[in-house]
Amino acid sequence: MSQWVFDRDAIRAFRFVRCGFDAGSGVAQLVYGFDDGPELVETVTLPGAPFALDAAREAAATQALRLLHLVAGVSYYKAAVPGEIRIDGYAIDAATAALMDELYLHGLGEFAYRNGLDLRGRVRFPAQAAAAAPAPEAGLQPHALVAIGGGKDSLVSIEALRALDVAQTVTWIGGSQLIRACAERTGLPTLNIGRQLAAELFDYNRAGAWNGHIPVTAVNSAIMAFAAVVGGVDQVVFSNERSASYGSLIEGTGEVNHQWSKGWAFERAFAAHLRSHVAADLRYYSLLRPLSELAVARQFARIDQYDAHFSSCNRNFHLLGERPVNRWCGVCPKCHFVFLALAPFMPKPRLVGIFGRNLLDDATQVPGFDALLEYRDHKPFECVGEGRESRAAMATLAARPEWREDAVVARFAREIAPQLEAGEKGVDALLVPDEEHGIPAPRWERLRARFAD
Ligand SMILES: CC(=O)N[C@H]1[C@@H](OP(=O)(O)OP(=O)(O)OC[C@H]2O[C@@H](n3ccc(=O)[nH]c3=O)[C@H](O)[C@@H]2O)O[C@H](CO)[C@@H](O)[C@@H]1O[C@H](C)C(=O)N[C@@H](C)C(=O)N[C@@H](CCC(=O)O)C(=O)O
Ligand SMILES: Nc1ncnc2c1ncn2[C@@H]1O[C@H](COP(=O)(O)OP(=O)(O)OP(=O)(O)O)[C@@H](O)[C@H]1O
Repeated sequence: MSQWVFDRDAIRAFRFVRCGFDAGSGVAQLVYGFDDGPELVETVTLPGAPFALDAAREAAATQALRLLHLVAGVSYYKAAVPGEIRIDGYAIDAATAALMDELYLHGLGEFAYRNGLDLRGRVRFPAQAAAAAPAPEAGLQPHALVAIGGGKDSLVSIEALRALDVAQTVTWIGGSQLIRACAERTGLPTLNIGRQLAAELFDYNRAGAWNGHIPVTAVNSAIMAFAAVVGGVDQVVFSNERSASYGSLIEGTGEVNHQWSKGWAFERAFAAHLRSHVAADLRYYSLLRPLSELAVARQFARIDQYDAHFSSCNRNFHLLGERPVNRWCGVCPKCHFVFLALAPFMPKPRLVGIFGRNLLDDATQVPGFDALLEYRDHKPFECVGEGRESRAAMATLAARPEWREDAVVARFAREIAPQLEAGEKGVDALLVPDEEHGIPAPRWERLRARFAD
């Protein structure tokens, strides 16, 4: 066989080669390839093996694994975005193909925009099976696998579930020590799932592959759904807030959402697909969907046992490379936003103590905050709140004696606040929980009061 060389522009097809799970070792293999090139093997390792699955759970696990195979393929497909997608070992129905078309199109929205690509009409999953019969129940037991990301959001969910006496296992994917520290700090049962990308992806990146953001929350969601079925539990809980459904408005392009797979459209579609195609008794939902980022920040300010452990700065989470000293780089959009969102709800010394400095008293940071405010720039491609949330938080600080003289706040009060309507200057309206969410009704009945206050 002649030596196959990765050539992004010559590749014709992306292949879902096969997937398999060894219940004895807990290792799942997800295998992909381009044309007749080498196999790209991603592995996901579930702790707790060996697993003994009865027939119902085995069938659900096969469906969950195939769904994970399809979702996780996005990391490799993006390297060449060829016009043809082939699925070798199994066939999917039209509903599954439609879900994947949506995920790849919107989840790669930022990737496509930054690379000047148009994926509309290009992403076409082949539907070659008749509509699947509705999935039966898999005998899953009441228990929540709660995703933890090391930041404030998942900690708010974990503490809310604890207050409701919901049995939960704090679950994360990958080897982050920061997430482990937060997970251990909860004192709850933990589950750390291993994930190893195919090493060839990094070779392809060096050889000129297309590269950029992928919908990582969808990948984590599919891994957790698979783990829930194998582990025999009935809920996967994420902490994606309402604000994640809104993207950046780009002149001439429209809306591009960096966090599309954290949004409500993905949650609703993925949850329904798990029930119809994997197991009728599997629930997937975000506990924070009713809340804005500011409302989540208000909840987080009421908990202080994670102050010395958590971080929302994504620079902690690179697979390779340097991490920020003291967990907060202090210059990225997430550091800017989280500082600003917590400031109205936390005593100033506590907040400055968490970050190790006052980001709002540093004039060099004005352009970063302007982007959050959608002032002369668009909202950054990051997991940050809506522009109106940032403007309301900043206006609130501008009215507080302890903040109003800080450089960024004072400049906001001088230049931007006079252009705002009165209704844009308060946070109260943004703290009201929304009723659009997928939280099971009895749980929401008990949560509503906690989140409204
Ligand atoms: C940590 C981080 O923000 N990484 C983003 C960064 O990647 P970089 O090259 O600087 O470092 P690595 O993360 O180590 O990635 C190395 C390469 O591997 C590719 N890759 C990684 C994970 C994966 O699941 N699939 C992959 O193909 C990656 O593309 C690199 O080539 O920039 C990349 C390009 O923009 C981003 O794709 C990296 O984002 C990670 C996938 C990641 O985990 N990011 C989360 C911190 C994140 O962005 N979360 C979102 C959630 C929104 C969503 O689900 O879409 C958020 O907080 O907004
Ligand atoms: N490595 C991971 N394993 C499992 N779930 C994760 C991982 N990283 C992030 N998540 C989950 O993905 C969702 C979005 O992540 P996000 O970073 O917004 O949340 P967070 O880390 O809890 O809070 P923050 O917004 O402050 O960073 C959350 O539910 C989070 O728990």
